[in-house]
Amino acid sequence: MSLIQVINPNTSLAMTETMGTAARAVAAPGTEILAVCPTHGVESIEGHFDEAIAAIGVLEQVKRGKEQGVSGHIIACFGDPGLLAARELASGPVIGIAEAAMHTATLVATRFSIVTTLPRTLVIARHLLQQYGFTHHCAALHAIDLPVLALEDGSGVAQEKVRQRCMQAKREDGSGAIVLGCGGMATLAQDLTKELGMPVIDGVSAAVKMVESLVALGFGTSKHGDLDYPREKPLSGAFQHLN
Ligand SMILES: O=C(O)C[C@H]1NC(=O)NC1=O
Repeated sequence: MSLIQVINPNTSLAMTETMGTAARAVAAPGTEILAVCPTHGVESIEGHFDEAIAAIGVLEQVKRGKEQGVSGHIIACFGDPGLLAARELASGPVIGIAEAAMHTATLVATRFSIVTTLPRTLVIARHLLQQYGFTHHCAALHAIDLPVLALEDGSGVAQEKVRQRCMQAKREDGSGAIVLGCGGMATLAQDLTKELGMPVIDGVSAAVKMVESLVALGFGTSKHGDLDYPREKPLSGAFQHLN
């Protein structure tokens, strides 16, 4: 049995549940999913400031997951906040949902589109495309221009806007796949894939299978080089609990 920690970096319990549902839907029989979120921080991540705040919560949850003996960790926010810092802290693999979705898209299509929430977060996706080496694979980026938590308001308006933008991307972008650019969209991918007749990829599900594969191959985060554990030094004040 392997235990995979799905960390929602924002503090929305409803969105954490959404991600847990998506993760459990694809988890192998021997995999248990532990969906968590920080007890303090920001309710949704919609820019650089929110990403910085959320990164601390990610590290706190990675530390707790290690203490609980999880096999691996998923950072379930499309900005992959705190990814490299989390990898220093972790023993097991740490996968961000943006990198998971982007890697998956490049395995099934030569070009992909991204559909996310607010226009102001498109630059974060662009930075990740550059960082991960996928800029030339991404044909277009779209934003539904609704806040992240609109996905949890129960109206279905955000979900329909995601569907419309995916259909537009299929018509206009020349992409072979679509990446859903928000952890809160995780449960939409399967139905959209069926309706559009093309891969619509959710990073939470993709990350679960990647962590399972790495664990099965016996790979944790490399401790040779820059992702070795942080150098020992006392953390003070509000960060003492991270020692
Ligand atoms: O950047 C975004 O729009 C999505 C990102 N924000 C968030 O709270 N969870 C996410 O996946």
